[in-house]
Amino acid sequence: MRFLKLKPLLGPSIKTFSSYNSTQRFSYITFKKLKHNINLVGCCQNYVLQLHTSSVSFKRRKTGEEKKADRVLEYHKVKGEIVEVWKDITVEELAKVLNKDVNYVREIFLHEVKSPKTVISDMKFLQQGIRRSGRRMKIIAKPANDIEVQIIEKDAFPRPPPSKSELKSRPPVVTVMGHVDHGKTTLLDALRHSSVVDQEFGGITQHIGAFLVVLDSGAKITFLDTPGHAAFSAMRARGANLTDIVVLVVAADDGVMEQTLESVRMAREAKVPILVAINKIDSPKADVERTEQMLLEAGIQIEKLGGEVQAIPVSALKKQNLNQLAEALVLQADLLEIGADPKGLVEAVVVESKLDPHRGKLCTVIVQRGTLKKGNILVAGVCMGRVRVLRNADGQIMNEVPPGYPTEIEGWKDLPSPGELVLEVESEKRAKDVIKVRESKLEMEKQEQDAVVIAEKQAHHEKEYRERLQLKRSLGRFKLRREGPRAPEIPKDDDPTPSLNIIVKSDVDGTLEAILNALDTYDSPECKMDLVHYGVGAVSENDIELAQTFKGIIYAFNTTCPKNIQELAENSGVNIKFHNVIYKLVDDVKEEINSRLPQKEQEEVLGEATVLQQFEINQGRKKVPVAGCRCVKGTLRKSALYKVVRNGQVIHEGQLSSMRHLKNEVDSIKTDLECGLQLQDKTIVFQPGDTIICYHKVTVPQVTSWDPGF
Ligand SMILES: Nc1nc2c(ncn2[C@@H]2O[C@H](COP(=O)(O)OP(=O)(O)OP(=O)(O)O)[C@@H](O)[C@H]2O)c(=O)[nH]1
Repeated sequence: MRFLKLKPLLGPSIKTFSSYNSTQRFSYITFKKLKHNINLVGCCQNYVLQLHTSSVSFKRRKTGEEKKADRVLEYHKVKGEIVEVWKDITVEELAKVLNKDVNYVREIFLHEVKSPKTVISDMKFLQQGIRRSGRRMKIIAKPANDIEVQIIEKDAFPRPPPSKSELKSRPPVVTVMGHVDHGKTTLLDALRHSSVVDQEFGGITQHIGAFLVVLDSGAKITFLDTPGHAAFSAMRARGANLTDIVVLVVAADDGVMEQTLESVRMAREAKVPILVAINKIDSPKADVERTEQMLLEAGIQIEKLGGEVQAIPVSALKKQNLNQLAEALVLQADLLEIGADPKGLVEAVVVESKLDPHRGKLCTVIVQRGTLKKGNILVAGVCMGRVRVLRNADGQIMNEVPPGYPTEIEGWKDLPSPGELVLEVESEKRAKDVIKVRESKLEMEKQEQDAVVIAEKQAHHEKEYRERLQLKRSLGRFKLRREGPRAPEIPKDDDPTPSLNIIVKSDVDGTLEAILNALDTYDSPECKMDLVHYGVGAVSENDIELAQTFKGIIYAFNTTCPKNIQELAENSGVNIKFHNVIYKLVDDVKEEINSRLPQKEQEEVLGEATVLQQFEINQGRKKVPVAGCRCVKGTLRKSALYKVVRNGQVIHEGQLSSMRHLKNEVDSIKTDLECGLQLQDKTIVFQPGDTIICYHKVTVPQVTSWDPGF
């Protein structure tokens, strides 16, 4: 049935019978009988008919080139060597992988990649290029480069976490947070029985301090004093989660305020348990219950109201319930089973650093692992130091500092930043090596950042330049467009004005612009010049098609044309001209224009004579004038054209009726000979001194007046 329906469409070409698989494509009609159905595959002009057991479809038949490309791809698919590549591989890296130079890589990408630093992020594009190189690709993770390997090998890193058996209990590290003026410093002051608050300018905490408080019970707690939330955030930003417990100070006379909520959010984000100190219970305005209610509303489920968070009402000023608060902290620390490994190389975190006029560069750290001693060599970021002196918050010298304890270190060569991880290394040489690789890493990162900034700037400038150029062109003679032909301007055979259509392909954008700028200066009306298409890269099939449609010439500047495209051009009668010097390309364009201009007539002087006097001779009844002349230049030919010039003005143009030398009629008169010349026009009266110019007309090729300034 299908056969009958298709027969009128396919006509008498249904001749061949065979038993090919029905999903294959054929360039001739084939059909076979499959049980009860007739299956047909075949072709109709440029379309391949595909008939499956259940459907009929037409597909555009692939061109010879496409088929050839398919075969090449198929070949490489099977035979190609596998190369390992990665996403965002650069042209330079790919050249290394392929063991070829950068130009080779540019070629396999048909010059669509520009510089060695160009990053290829389109994997399909990458695959096409690699296939063209006759290889197959395997995607792997980007391998570390030499410097990265060096960094990994030479840098210092914290040790893997200790086993549970290596852990010894340590003081918890507590951060006191809360709203402004709710009494954080006063509370810390009360806890360590010292008066920090009195030393502060205007009563506002100015810096981060860290100190150890030994409670009456003998339990130890390390406190960090934070000015607002900045330090806590800074620590976290550097990945230093020093804090084991947050004490949230809420003034009973003020309740939950903006920064209270902020503190809660931050503690939660850091997954640090909260303990609430409801402060200022001595204040006449204190309302503990209201504060508790507000805490509940803020999502803090306090124990008294059925939750798990301990909330202790205290008065920092009057030192009320401080023991209760301390015991609650110890209980919380016990629940957390806080422990650390006191052995091996020291690991610590910088809490604060400062420059002391007498003691030099100092930084407060809290030890996290190992036991810090005098003489230890430390690195922190790109700073190094040898421990000269260790002191506690009261200024007392410490011989050794175990995990969980804060200490101020003297002996740094540079000042490490808060949050920086401090690592002990084996020797000063090792410390120097670590600093060196870290500095190179920073330099690399900086270069990468700079490269991004530079690339952004370049892109910005490029965009601006293009916009300006576009504007310039839109005002100019050519309406140049980046892509595609201007369809309505296909040359018409009946248009008398000669025209030249060109396509320009160049290696890089810069050169292309230079060529286009030169062509933009074309302003001669005698021949139309149209830039049908231009672009960067090798000459492509599309260029050939455009050149064929628009009867144009392809100018390939500093770029190539694959062999198959050249063959296609030859078969299509398309002229591809290769150049690598711009003025030569322009000269070539000029020649093409000249060759299209019609030839023009030009006068060529053969000889010149001076009239000596006029004679009159009788011809029948009439008297006709004869110019008695001497040939002063060249040769006068009887059959040629003549001009009579008097006082610089041409008074007559015409032909001779007679040329005589002495009494004889002659065909020509040479220089210095005298002659009598009679014009066909007998009305012309000669005067002595008139110049008679003998000339003829010749056709000469025209030359364009276009001067692009080269
Ligand atoms: N009545 C009363 N006043 C207190 C109590 N605790 C602190 N204050 C007062 O509250 C004010 C602020 O105390 P600070 O300890 O400086 O408060 P802070 O939270 O550290 O303030 P910032 O450092 O600015 O964030 C001071 O005038 C303290 O004397 C308390 O328990 N009772």
